[in-house]
Amino acid sequence: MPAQSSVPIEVTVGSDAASVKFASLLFKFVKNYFLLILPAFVVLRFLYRRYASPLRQYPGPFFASGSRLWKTYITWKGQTPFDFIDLHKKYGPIVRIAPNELSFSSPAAAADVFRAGKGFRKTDFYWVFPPPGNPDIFTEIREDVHAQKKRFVVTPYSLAAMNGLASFVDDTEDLLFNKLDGFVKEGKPFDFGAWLHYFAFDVLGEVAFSRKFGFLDAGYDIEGCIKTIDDTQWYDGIVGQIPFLDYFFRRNPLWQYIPGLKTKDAVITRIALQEMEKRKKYGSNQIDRKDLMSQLLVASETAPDKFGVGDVFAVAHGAIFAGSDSTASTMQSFFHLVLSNPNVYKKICDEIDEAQSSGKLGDKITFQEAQQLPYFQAALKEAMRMRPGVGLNITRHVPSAGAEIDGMRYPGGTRVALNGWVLHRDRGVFGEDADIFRPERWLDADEKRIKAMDRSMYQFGGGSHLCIGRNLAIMEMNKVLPQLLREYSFRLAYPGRPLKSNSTFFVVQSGLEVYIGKRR
Ligand code: HEM
Repeated sequence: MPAQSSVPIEVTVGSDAASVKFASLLFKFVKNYFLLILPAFVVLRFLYRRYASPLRQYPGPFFASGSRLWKTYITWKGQTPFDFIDLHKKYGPIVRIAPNELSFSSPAAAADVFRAGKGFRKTDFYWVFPPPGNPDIFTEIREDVHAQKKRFVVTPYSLAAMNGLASFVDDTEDLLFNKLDGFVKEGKPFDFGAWLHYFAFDVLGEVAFSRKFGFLDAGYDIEGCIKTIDDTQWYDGIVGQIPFLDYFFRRNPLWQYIPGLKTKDAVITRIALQEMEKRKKYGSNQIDRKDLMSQLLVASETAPDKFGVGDVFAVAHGAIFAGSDSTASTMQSFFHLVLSNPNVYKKICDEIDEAQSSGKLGDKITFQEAQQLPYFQAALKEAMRMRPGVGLNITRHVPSAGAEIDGMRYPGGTRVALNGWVLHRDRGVFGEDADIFRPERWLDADEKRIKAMDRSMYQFGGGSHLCIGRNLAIMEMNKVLPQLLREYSFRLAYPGRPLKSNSTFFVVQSGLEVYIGKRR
Protein backbone atom coordinates (compact mmCIF):
# COMPACT_ATOMS: atom_id res chain seq x y z
CA MET A 1 0.00 0.00 0.00
CA PRO A 2 2.71 2.53 0.91
CA ALA A 3 4.52 1.82 -2.37
CA GLN A 4 1.25 2.33 -4.25
CA SER A 5 0.50 5.62 -2.53
CA SER A 6 4.00 7.07 -3.05
CA VAL A 7 3.60 7.15 -6.83
CA PRO A 8 0.78 9.69 -7.06
CA ILE A 9 2.44 11.84 -4.40
CA GLU A 10 5.64 11.98 -6.43
CA VAL A 11 3.65 12.83 -9.58
CA THR A 12 1.72 15.59 -7.79
CA VAL A 13 4.87 17.07 -6.38
CA GLY A 14 6.53 16.83 -9.78
CA SER A 15 3.61 18.42 -11.62
CA ASP A 16 3.28 21.13 -8.97
CA ALA A 17 6.90 22.00 -9.41
CA ALA A 18 6.44 22.10 -13.18
CA SER A 19 3.37 24.29 -12.82
CA VAL A 20 5.15 26.65 -10.49
CA LYS A 21 8.08 26.83 -12.91
CA PHE A 22 5.76 27.44 -15.83
CA ALA A 23 3.81 30.11 -13.94
CA SER A 24 6.99 31.85 -12.94
CA LEU A 25 8.29 31.77 -16.54
CA LEU A 26 4.94 33.08 -17.78
CA PHE A 27 4.97 35.83 -15.19
CA LYS A 28 8.51 36.84 -16.21
CA PHE A 29 7.55 36.76 -19.86
CA VAL A 30 4.43 38.89 -19.29
CA LYS A 31 6.40 41.28 -17.11
CA ASN A 32 9.21 41.68 -19.66
CA TYR A 33 7.00 41.87 -22.73
CA PHE A 34 3.91 43.51 -21.24
CA LEU A 35 4.08 46.46 -23.61
CA LEU A 36 4.01 44.05 -26.56
CA ILE A 37 1.53 41.51 -25.16
CA LEU A 38 -1.21 43.99 -24.33
CA PRO A 39 -1.46 45.59 -27.78
CA ALA A 40 -1.09 42.12 -29.38
CA PHE A 41 -4.04 40.89 -27.29
CA VAL A 42 -6.12 43.95 -28.23
CA VAL A 43 -5.28 43.55 -31.93
CA LEU A 44 -5.97 39.80 -31.96
CA ARG A 45 -9.25 40.26 -30.12
CA PHE A 46 -10.21 43.02 -32.55
CA LEU A 47 -9.37 40.86 -35.58
CA TYR A 48 -11.19 37.86 -34.10
CA ARG A 49 -14.34 39.90 -33.52
CA ARG A 50 -14.09 41.42 -36.97
CA TYR A 51 -13.47 38.26 -39.00
CA ALA A 52 -14.85 35.36 -36.94
CA SER A 53 -18.29 36.97 -36.72
CA PRO A 54 -21.18 35.89 -38.96
CA LEU A 55 -21.67 39.62 -39.60
CA ARG A 56 -18.25 39.96 -41.31
CA GLN A 57 -19.85 40.32 -44.77
CA TYR A 58 -21.59 43.60 -43.87
CA PRO A 59 -19.91 46.90 -44.72
CA GLY A 60 -19.20 49.60 -42.20
CA PRO A 61 -16.44 51.66 -40.61
CA PHE A 62 -13.33 49.53 -40.02
CA PHE A 63 -13.03 50.33 -36.31
CA ALA A 64 -16.71 49.55 -35.69
CA SER A 65 -16.30 45.95 -36.83
CA GLY A 66 -13.91 44.90 -34.04
CA SER A 67 -14.83 47.03 -31.03
CA ARG A 68 -17.80 48.79 -29.44
CA LEU A 69 -15.56 51.79 -28.82
CA TRP A 70 -16.43 53.20 -32.27
CA LYS A 71 -20.15 53.36 -31.44
CA THR A 72 -19.36 54.74 -28.00
CA TYR A 73 -17.26 57.46 -29.60
CA ILE A 74 -19.88 58.35 -32.21
CA THR A 75 -22.53 58.55 -29.45
CA TRP A 76 -20.25 60.73 -27.33
CA LYS A 77 -19.97 63.19 -30.25
CA GLY A 78 -23.74 63.73 -29.88
CA GLN A 79 -24.45 64.00 -33.59
CA THR A 80 -25.81 60.48 -34.19
CA PRO A 81 -28.80 61.58 -36.31
CA PHE A 82 -26.54 63.19 -38.91
CA ASP A 83 -23.70 60.68 -38.55
CA PHE A 84 -26.07 57.77 -39.18
CA ILE A 85 -27.70 59.44 -42.18
CA ASP A 86 -24.21 59.89 -43.66
CA LEU A 87 -23.20 56.37 -42.69
CA HIS A 88 -26.08 54.82 -44.61
CA LYS A 89 -25.45 57.11 -47.59
CA LYS A 90 -21.88 55.81 -47.64
CA TYR A 91 -22.35 52.10 -46.89
CA GLY A 92 -25.92 51.30 -47.97
CA PRO A 93 -29.04 49.96 -46.24
CA ILE A 94 -27.33 47.61 -43.75
CA VAL A 95 -24.25 48.84 -41.91
CA ARG A 96 -22.15 47.04 -39.32
CA ILE A 97 -21.79 49.56 -36.49
CA ALA A 98 -20.28 47.27 -33.82
CA PRO A 99 -18.86 43.72 -33.81
CA ASN A 100 -22.32 42.30 -33.14
CA GLU A 101 -24.59 45.14 -34.29
CA LEU A 102 -26.16 46.12 -37.59
CA SER A 103 -27.96 49.36 -38.41
CA PHE A 104 -30.84 49.17 -40.91
CA SER A 105 -32.16 52.08 -42.95
CA SER A 106 -35.29 50.58 -44.49
CA PRO A 107 -38.70 50.99 -42.85
CA ALA A 108 -39.48 47.41 -43.99
CA ALA A 109 -36.67 46.18 -41.72
CA ALA A 110 -38.04 48.28 -38.84
CA ALA A 111 -41.52 46.81 -39.38
CA ASP A 112 -40.07 43.28 -39.05
CA VAL A 113 -38.14 44.13 -35.89
CA PHE A 114 -41.07 45.83 -34.16
CA ARG A 115 -43.77 43.42 -35.36
CA ALA A 116 -45.74 41.89 -32.46
CA GLY A 117 -44.82 38.33 -31.59
CA LYS A 118 -41.45 38.37 -33.42
CA GLY A 119 -39.58 38.18 -30.11
CA PHE A 120 -37.02 40.97 -30.57
CA ARG A 121 -35.91 42.11 -27.09
CA LYS A 122 -34.59 45.37 -25.68
CA THR A 123 -30.82 45.25 -25.22
CA ASP A 124 -28.80 45.94 -22.07
CA PHE A 125 -28.39 49.54 -23.30
CA TYR A 126 -31.51 50.41 -21.23
CA TRP A 127 -30.11 48.68 -18.15
CA VAL A 128 -27.91 51.73 -17.50
CA PHE A 129 -30.85 54.17 -17.34
CA PRO A 130 -31.82 54.95 -13.73
CA PRO A 131 -33.36 53.89 -11.40
CA PRO A 132 -31.32 50.65 -11.24
CA GLY A 133 -33.26 49.12 -8.30
CA ASN A 134 -36.75 49.43 -9.70
CA PRO A 135 -36.90 49.91 -13.46
CA ASP A 136 -39.92 51.70 -14.92
CA ILE A 137 -41.56 50.64 -18.16
CA PHE A 138 -39.00 52.55 -20.20
CA THR A 139 -35.93 51.05 -18.53
CA GLU A 140 -37.27 47.53 -17.89
CA ILE A 141 -35.45 45.11 -20.20
CA ARG A 142 -37.10 41.87 -19.02
CA GLU A 143 -39.86 41.66 -21.61
CA ASP A 144 -42.20 39.56 -19.45
CA VAL A 145 -41.89 41.96 -16.48
CA HIS A 146 -42.31 44.91 -18.85
CA ALA A 147 -45.52 43.40 -20.28
CA GLN A 148 -46.88 42.85 -16.78
CA LYS A 149 -46.12 46.43 -15.67
CA LYS A 150 -47.48 47.88 -18.88
CA ARG A 151 -50.91 46.35 -18.25
CA PHE A 152 -51.28 48.65 -15.23
CA VAL A 153 -50.24 51.84 -16.97
CA VAL A 154 -52.26 51.61 -20.19
CA THR A 155 -55.43 53.19 -18.72
CA PRO A 156 -53.70 56.03 -16.83
CA TYR A 157 -51.85 56.91 -20.07
CA SER A 158 -54.86 56.49 -22.39
CA LEU A 159 -56.12 59.24 -24.67
CA ALA A 160 -59.28 59.48 -22.56
CA ALA A 161 -57.21 59.99 -19.39
CA MET A 162 -55.01 62.58 -21.11
CA ASN A 163 -58.03 64.42 -22.52
CA GLY A 164 -59.38 64.54 -18.97
CA LEU A 165 -56.28 66.54 -18.03
CA ALA A 166 -56.44 68.90 -21.02
CA SER A 167 -57.69 71.86 -18.97
CA PHE A 168 -54.44 71.81 -17.02
CA VAL A 169 -52.54 72.16 -20.26
CA ASP A 170 -54.74 75.26 -20.82
CA ASP A 171 -53.65 76.72 -17.46
CA THR A 172 -50.01 76.14 -18.33
CA GLU A 173 -50.59 77.74 -21.75
CA ASP A 174 -51.96 80.85 -20.04
CA LEU A 175 -48.81 81.13 -18.01
CA LEU A 176 -46.65 80.72 -21.12
CA PHE A 177 -48.63 83.35 -23.05
CA ASN A 178 -48.39 85.72 -20.12
CA LYS A 179 -44.60 85.45 -20.24
CA LEU A 180 -44.54 85.79 -24.04
CA ASP A 181 -46.56 89.01 -23.80
CA GLY A 182 -43.63 90.41 -21.85
CA PHE A 183 -41.30 89.65 -24.77
CA VAL A 184 -43.76 91.25 -27.20
CA LYS A 185 -43.46 94.47 -25.19
CA GLU A 186 -39.67 94.23 -25.02
CA GLY A 187 -39.41 93.83 -28.79
CA LYS A 188 -36.04 92.11 -28.51
CA PRO A 189 -35.15 88.59 -29.67
CA PHE A 190 -35.36 85.93 -26.96
CA ASP A 191 -34.76 82.22 -26.52
CA PHE A 192 -38.19 80.87 -27.44
CA GLY A 193 -36.85 77.28 -27.47
CA ALA A 194 -36.04 77.53 -23.76
CA TRP A 195 -39.64 78.65 -23.02
CA LEU A 196 -41.04 75.70 -24.97
CA HIS A 197 -38.79 73.53 -22.82
CA TYR A 198 -40.13 75.07 -19.59
CA PHE A 199 -43.66 74.64 -20.91
CA ALA A 200 -43.15 70.91 -21.65
CA PHE A 201 -41.77 70.37 -18.13
CA ASP A 202 -44.56 72.29 -16.38
CA VAL A 203 -47.23 70.43 -18.37
CA LEU A 204 -45.69 67.15 -17.22
CA GLY A 205 -45.67 68.35 -13.61
CA GLU A 206 -49.41 69.10 -13.89
CA VAL A 207 -50.18 65.81 -15.63
CA ALA A 208 -48.09 63.60 -13.37
CA PHE A 209 -48.45 65.31 -9.96
CA SER A 210 -51.04 68.14 -10.32
CA ARG A 211 -48.22 70.55 -9.70
CA LYS A 212 -46.11 72.71 -11.98
CA PHE A 213 -42.38 72.47 -11.44
CA GLY A 214 -42.23 76.25 -11.60
CA PHE A 215 -39.99 76.69 -14.67
CA LEU A 216 -42.42 79.05 -16.45
CA ASP A 217 -42.91 81.10 -13.32
CA ALA A 218 -39.21 81.38 -12.67
CA GLY A 219 -38.21 81.81 -16.31
CA TYR A 220 -35.03 79.82 -15.85
CA ASP A 221 -33.80 76.30 -15.28
CA ILE A 222 -34.44 76.04 -11.52
CA GLU A 223 -31.47 74.52 -9.69
CA GLY A 224 -30.05 73.44 -13.05
CA CYS A 225 -32.64 70.69 -13.09
CA ILE A 226 -33.07 70.47 -16.87
CA LYS A 227 -29.31 70.44 -17.21
CA THR A 228 -29.07 67.59 -14.69
CA ILE A 229 -31.56 65.58 -16.74
CA ASP A 230 -29.65 66.29 -19.92
CA ASP A 231 -26.35 65.37 -18.25
CA THR A 232 -27.89 62.12 -16.98
CA GLN A 233 -29.10 61.36 -20.48
CA TRP A 234 -25.67 62.16 -21.89
CA TYR A 235 -24.18 59.64 -19.47
CA ASP A 236 -26.85 56.97 -20.14
CA GLY A 237 -26.48 57.14 -23.90
CA ILE A 238 -22.70 56.84 -23.84
CA VAL A 239 -22.19 54.34 -21.00
CA GLY A 240 -25.19 52.37 -22.34
CA GLN A 241 -22.98 51.37 -25.29
CA ILE A 242 -20.71 49.41 -22.90
CA PRO A 243 -23.06 48.89 -19.95
CA PHE A 244 -20.68 47.10 -17.55
CA LEU A 245 -18.80 50.42 -17.23
CA ASP A 246 -21.76 51.57 -15.12
CA TYR A 247 -20.32 49.50 -12.24
CA PHE A 248 -17.29 51.80 -12.22
CA PHE A 249 -19.36 54.98 -12.33
CA ARG A 250 -22.99 55.35 -11.24
CA ARG A 251 -23.34 51.91 -9.63
CA ASN A 252 -20.14 52.54 -7.73
CA PRO A 253 -21.10 53.32 -4.08
CA LEU A 254 -18.67 56.27 -4.08
CA TRP A 255 -20.63 57.99 -6.91
CA GLN A 256 -23.23 59.48 -4.55
CA TYR A 257 -20.53 61.40 -2.72
CA ILE A 258 -19.79 63.46 -5.82
CA PRO A 259 -21.68 66.74 -5.30
CA GLY A 260 -24.70 67.26 -7.57
CA LEU A 261 -24.82 63.72 -8.87
CA LYS A 262 -27.25 62.38 -6.29
CA THR A 263 -30.57 62.35 -8.18
CA LYS A 264 -32.57 62.60 -4.95
CA ASP A 265 -31.38 66.22 -4.83
CA ALA A 266 -32.95 67.14 -8.16
CA VAL A 267 -36.06 69.32 -7.88
CA ILE A 268 -38.18 66.95 -9.98
CA THR A 269 -37.32 63.93 -7.85
CA ARG A 270 -37.97 65.97 -4.70
CA ILE A 271 -41.42 66.99 -5.93
CA ALA A 272 -42.20 63.43 -7.02
CA LEU A 273 -41.22 62.12 -3.56
CA GLN A 274 -43.28 64.80 -1.78
CA GLU A 275 -46.37 64.04 -3.89
CA MET A 276 -45.94 60.32 -3.28
CA GLU A 277 -45.75 60.90 0.48
CA LYS A 278 -48.84 63.15 0.35
CA ARG A 279 -50.84 60.46 -1.43
CA LYS A 280 -49.63 57.73 0.91
CA LYS A 281 -50.67 59.84 3.90
CA TYR A 282 -54.09 60.98 2.72
CA GLY A 283 -54.90 58.24 0.19
CA SER A 284 -55.01 58.72 -3.57
CA ASN A 285 -58.76 59.47 -3.40
CA GLN A 286 -58.02 62.68 -1.53
CA ILE A 287 -56.32 64.12 -4.60
CA ASP A 288 -59.21 65.83 -6.35
CA ARG A 289 -57.63 65.50 -9.77
CA LYS A 290 -57.06 62.23 -11.59
CA ASP A 291 -53.41 62.91 -12.34
CA LEU A 292 -51.05 60.22 -13.56
CA MET A 293 -49.71 59.40 -10.09
CA SER A 294 -53.19 59.03 -8.54
CA GLN A 295 -54.36 56.85 -11.40
CA LEU A 296 -51.28 54.68 -11.12
CA LEU A 297 -51.91 54.34 -7.37
CA VAL A 298 -55.48 53.24 -8.05
CA ALA A 299 -54.15 50.67 -10.55
CA SER A 300 -51.63 49.51 -7.96
CA GLU A 301 -54.34 49.00 -5.32
CA THR A 302 -55.90 46.33 -7.56
CA ALA A 303 -52.74 44.17 -7.49
CA PRO A 304 -50.05 45.59 -5.18
CA ASP A 305 -47.98 42.41 -5.48
CA LYS A 306 -47.66 42.86 -9.24
CA PHE A 307 -47.50 46.65 -9.48
CA GLY A 308 -46.38 48.06 -6.17
CA VAL A 309 -45.98 51.57 -4.80
CA GLY A 310 -42.35 51.53 -5.96
CA ASP A 311 -43.55 50.92 -9.51
CA VAL A 312 -46.00 53.83 -9.22
CA PHE A 313 -43.17 56.14 -8.23
CA ALA A 314 -40.84 54.80 -10.94
CA VAL A 315 -43.42 55.20 -13.72
CA ALA A 316 -44.64 58.68 -12.68
CA HIS A 317 -41.10 59.92 -12.13
CA GLY A 318 -39.88 58.25 -15.34
CA ALA A 319 -42.60 60.07 -17.32
CA ILE A 320 -40.84 63.38 -16.65
CA PHE A 321 -37.56 62.07 -18.02
CA ALA A 322 -39.14 60.34 -21.03
CA GLY A 323 -41.63 63.09 -21.91
CA SER A 324 -39.90 66.42 -21.35
CA ASP A 325 -36.92 66.71 -23.70
CA SER A 326 -38.73 64.63 -26.33
CA THR A 327 -41.79 66.91 -26.52
CA ALA A 328 -39.79 70.13 -26.16
CA SER A 329 -37.44 69.04 -28.92
CA THR A 330 -40.32 68.20 -31.27
CA MET A 331 -41.95 71.60 -30.69
CA GLN A 332 -38.64 73.39 -31.25
CA SER A 333 -38.10 71.48 -34.51
CA PHE A 334 -41.62 72.31 -35.65
CA PHE A 335 -41.12 76.03 -35.09
CA HIS A 336 -37.66 76.13 -36.60
CA LEU A 337 -38.76 74.28 -39.74
CA VAL A 338 -41.94 76.31 -40.14
CA LEU A 339 -40.27 79.69 -39.58
CA SER A 340 -37.44 78.74 -41.94
CA ASN A 341 -40.03 78.12 -44.69
CA PRO A 342 -42.08 81.33 -45.07
CA ASN A 343 -44.54 79.75 -47.52
CA VAL A 344 -45.34 76.97 -45.02
CA TYR A 345 -45.64 79.51 -42.21
CA LYS A 346 -48.06 81.62 -44.25
CA LYS A 347 -50.20 78.61 -45.25
CA ILE A 348 -50.57 77.49 -41.62
CA CYS A 349 -51.49 81.01 -40.45
CA ASP A 350 -54.00 81.39 -43.31
CA GLU A 351 -55.57 78.04 -42.41
CA ILE A 352 -55.85 78.98 -38.73
CA ASP A 353 -57.27 82.43 -39.54
CA GLU A 354 -59.86 80.93 -41.86
CA ALA A 355 -60.91 78.35 -39.26
CA GLN A 356 -61.08 81.13 -36.70
CA SER A 357 -63.27 83.37 -38.81
CA SER A 358 -65.62 80.51 -39.65
CA GLY A 359 -66.07 79.82 -35.93
CA LYS A 360 -64.30 76.46 -35.92
CA LEU A 361 -61.87 77.39 -33.15
CA GLY A 362 -62.77 78.18 -29.58
CA ASP A 363 -61.04 80.51 -27.17
CA LYS A 364 -58.74 77.65 -26.17
CA ILE A 365 -57.98 75.45 -29.17
CA THR A 366 -58.84 71.84 -28.33
CA PHE A 367 -57.24 68.67 -29.65
CA GLN A 368 -60.43 67.98 -31.64
CA GLU A 369 -60.46 71.49 -33.19
CA ALA A 370 -56.83 71.13 -34.22
CA GLN A 371 -57.81 68.03 -36.24
CA GLN A 372 -59.72 70.37 -38.53
CA LEU A 373 -56.48 72.06 -39.59
CA PRO A 374 -55.15 69.64 -42.23
CA TYR A 375 -52.18 71.76 -43.30
CA PHE A 376 -51.08 72.27 -39.70
CA GLN A 377 -51.39 68.51 -39.14
CA ALA A 378 -49.28 67.83 -42.22
CA ALA A 379 -46.61 70.30 -41.05
CA LEU A 380 -46.47 68.74 -37.57
CA LYS A 381 -46.15 65.24 -38.99
CA GLU A 382 -43.51 66.43 -41.44
CA ALA A 383 -41.54 68.02 -38.57
CA MET A 384 -41.64 64.69 -36.70
CA ARG A 385 -40.50 62.97 -39.88
CA MET A 386 -37.58 65.30 -40.48
CA ARG A 387 -36.43 65.62 -36.86
CA PRO A 388 -37.81 62.87 -34.60
CA GLY A 389 -37.30 63.52 -30.88
CA VAL A 390 -35.07 60.47 -30.37
CA GLY A 391 -31.78 60.80 -32.22
CA LEU A 392 -29.94 57.68 -31.13
CA ASN A 393 -30.62 54.25 -32.58
CA ILE A 394 -33.24 52.16 -30.86
CA THR A 395 -31.64 48.73 -30.40
CA ARG A 396 -33.06 45.24 -30.12
CA HIS A 397 -31.68 41.68 -29.90
CA VAL A 398 -32.61 39.14 -32.57
CA PRO A 399 -34.42 36.26 -30.73
CA SER A 400 -32.16 33.30 -29.90
CA ALA A 401 -33.49 31.09 -32.72
CA GLY A 402 -32.55 33.78 -35.26
CA ALA A 403 -35.01 35.80 -37.32
CA GLU A 404 -35.72 37.19 -40.75
CA ILE A 405 -35.44 40.94 -41.31
CA ASP A 406 -36.45 42.40 -44.65
CA GLY A 407 -36.04 39.06 -46.41
CA MET A 408 -32.69 38.04 -44.89
CA ARG A 409 -31.98 35.74 -41.95
CA TYR A 410 -29.85 36.91 -38.99
CA PRO A 411 -28.36 34.86 -36.16
CA GLY A 412 -29.87 34.93 -32.66
CA GLY A 413 -28.34 37.54 -30.35
CA THR A 414 -27.39 39.94 -33.16
CA ARG A 415 -28.11 43.51 -32.12
CA VAL A 416 -30.15 45.51 -34.60
CA ALA A 417 -30.26 49.30 -34.56
CA LEU A 418 -32.96 51.55 -36.01
CA ASN A 419 -32.76 55.31 -36.19
CA GLY A 420 -35.89 57.36 -36.96
CA TRP A 421 -33.82 60.07 -38.65
CA VAL A 422 -32.53 57.48 -41.11
CA LEU A 423 -35.77 55.48 -41.58
CA HIS A 424 -37.76 58.64 -42.26
CA ARG A 425 -35.52 59.56 -45.19
CA ASP A 426 -36.21 56.39 -47.16
CA ARG A 427 -36.79 57.57 -50.72
CA GLY A 428 -38.77 54.48 -51.68
CA VAL A 429 -41.42 55.40 -49.11
CA PHE A 430 -41.23 59.18 -48.75
CA GLY A 431 -40.18 60.10 -52.28
CA GLU A 432 -37.06 61.45 -53.98
CA ASP A 433 -37.34 64.71 -52.01
CA ALA A 434 -37.33 62.88 -48.66
CA ASP A 435 -34.48 65.09 -47.44
CA ILE A 436 -36.53 68.28 -47.54
CA PHE A 437 -39.29 69.64 -45.33
CA ARG A 438 -42.45 69.59 -47.45
CA PRO A 439 -45.75 69.20 -45.55
CA GLU A 440 -47.60 68.90 -48.88
CA ARG A 441 -46.31 65.32 -49.24
CA TRP A 442 -48.93 64.33 -46.64
CA LEU A 443 -51.73 66.00 -48.62
CA ASP A 444 -50.78 65.51 -52.31
CA ALA A 445 -50.04 61.81 -52.30
CA ASP A 446 -52.67 59.16 -52.96
CA GLU A 447 -54.23 57.28 -50.06
CA LYS A 448 -52.07 54.19 -50.54
CA ARG A 449 -48.85 56.21 -50.40
CA ILE A 450 -50.00 58.18 -47.35
CA LYS A 451 -50.79 54.93 -45.54
CA ALA A 452 -47.35 53.57 -46.44
CA MET A 453 -45.71 56.77 -45.17
CA ASP A 454 -47.74 56.64 -41.95
CA ARG A 455 -46.69 53.03 -41.36
CA SER A 456 -43.05 54.07 -41.81
CA MET A 457 -43.02 56.75 -39.13
CA TYR A 458 -41.02 55.74 -36.05
CA GLN A 459 -40.82 58.98 -34.06
CA PHE A 460 -42.57 57.14 -31.21
CA GLY A 461 -40.69 53.85 -31.68
CA GLY A 462 -42.72 50.73 -32.34
CA GLY A 463 -44.00 47.34 -31.26
CA SER A 464 -44.46 46.48 -27.62
CA HIS A 465 -42.34 49.50 -26.62
CA LEU A 466 -44.25 52.05 -28.68
CA CYS A 467 -44.17 55.33 -26.73
CA ILE A 468 -46.90 55.19 -24.14
CA GLY A 469 -46.79 58.97 -23.64
CA ARG A 470 -47.58 59.74 -27.28
CA ASN A 471 -51.22 60.59 -26.47
CA LEU A 472 -50.08 63.27 -24.09
CA ALA A 473 -47.42 64.63 -26.45
CA ILE A 474 -49.83 64.74 -29.40
CA MET A 475 -52.62 66.31 -27.33
CA GLU A 476 -50.26 68.92 -25.88
CA MET A 477 -48.74 69.89 -29.23
CA ASN A 478 -52.13 69.99 -30.96
CA LYS A 479 -53.31 72.48 -28.39
CA VAL A 480 -50.37 74.77 -27.88
CA LEU A 481 -48.82 75.00 -31.36
CA PRO A 482 -51.87 76.30 -33.31
CA GLN A 483 -52.76 78.52 -30.37
CA LEU A 484 -49.28 80.08 -30.41
CA LEU A 485 -49.51 80.62 -34.16
CA ARG A 486 -52.96 82.19 -33.83
CA GLU A 487 -51.96 84.60 -31.07
CA TYR A 488 -48.42 85.61 -32.05
CA SER A 489 -46.28 86.31 -35.07
CA PHE A 490 -42.74 84.95 -35.01
CA ARG A 491 -39.57 85.79 -36.90
CA LEU A 492 -36.27 83.93 -36.58
CA ALA A 493 -33.63 86.18 -35.06
CA TYR A 494 -30.95 84.38 -37.09
CA PRO A 495 -32.54 83.13 -40.32
CA GLY A 496 -30.56 80.32 -41.92
CA ARG A 497 -28.82 79.38 -38.68
CA PRO A 498 -29.52 75.71 -37.87
CA LEU A 499 -30.62 74.64 -34.41
CA LYS A 500 -27.77 73.41 -32.23
CA SER A 501 -28.43 69.84 -31.26
CA ASN A 502 -26.87 67.17 -29.12
CA SER A 503 -28.23 63.69 -28.98
CA THR A 504 -27.06 60.76 -26.93
CA PHE A 505 -30.70 59.64 -26.80
CA PHE A 506 -33.31 62.43 -27.06
CA VAL A 507 -32.35 65.31 -29.32
CA VAL A 508 -31.57 68.19 -26.98
CA GLN A 509 -31.75 71.43 -28.94
CA SER A 510 -30.96 75.08 -28.45
CA GLY A 511 -30.73 78.25 -30.50
CA LEU A 512 -34.39 78.87 -31.39
CA GLU A 513 -34.19 82.62 -30.89
CA VAL A 514 -37.03 84.69 -32.29
CA TYR A 515 -38.69 88.10 -32.44
CA ILE A 516 -42.30 87.91 -31.37
CA GLY A 517 -45.34 90.14 -32.03
CA LYS A 518 -49.05 89.99 -31.28
CA ARG A 519 -51.45 88.90 -34.06
CA ARG A 520 -54.77 89.60 -32.35
C1 HEM B 1 -42.90 64.07 -28.97
C2 HEM B 1 -42.66 63.51 -27.81
C3 HEM B 1 -42.14 62.10 -27.62
C4 HEM B 1 -41.33 61.37 -28.42
C5 HEM B 1 -40.70 61.78 -29.74
C6 HEM B 1 -41.15 60.08 -27.77
C7 HEM B 1 -40.41 59.03 -28.29
C8 HEM B 1 -40.37 57.77 -27.75
C9 HEM B 1 -39.74 56.63 -28.36
C10 HEM B 1 -39.01 56.64 -29.69
C11 HEM B 1 -39.90 55.57 -27.54
C12 HEM B 1 -39.41 54.15 -27.76
C13 HEM B 1 -38.06 53.96 -27.10
C14 HEM B 1 -37.50 52.58 -27.30
O1 HEM B 1 -38.13 51.68 -27.82
O2 HEM B 1 -36.36 52.43 -26.93
C15 HEM B 1 -40.63 56.03 -26.39
C16 HEM B 1 -41.00 55.24 -25.32
C17 HEM B 1 -41.57 55.74 -24.19
N1 HEM B 1 -42.02 57.02 -23.98
FE1 HEM B 1 -42.04 58.52 -25.31
N2 HEM B 1 -41.82 60.09 -26.60
C18 HEM B 1 -42.45 61.30 -26.46
C19 HEM B 1 -43.24 61.71 -25.41
C20 HEM B 1 -43.44 61.00 -24.26
C21 HEM B 1 -44.18 61.48 -23.11
C22 HEM B 1 -44.88 62.83 -23.02
C23 HEM B 1 -44.10 60.49 -22.16
C24 HEM B 1 -44.67 60.44 -20.78
C25 HEM B 1 -45.53 61.25 -20.28
C26 HEM B 1 -43.34 59.39 -22.74
C27 HEM B 1 -43.06 58.21 -22.09
C28 HEM B 1 -42.51 57.11 -22.70
C29 HEM B 1 -42.37 55.81 -22.05
C30 HEM B 1 -42.78 55.49 -20.62
C31 HEM B 1 -41.79 54.95 -22.98
C32 HEM B 1 -41.45 53.48 -22.80
C33 HEM B 1 -42.58 52.65 -23.38
C34 HEM B 1 -42.33 51.15 -23.29
O3 HEM B 1 -41.18 50.72 -23.38
O4 HEM B 1 -43.31 50.43 -23.18
N3 HEM B 1 -42.96 59.75 -24.00
N4 HEM B 1 -40.91 57.38 -26.55
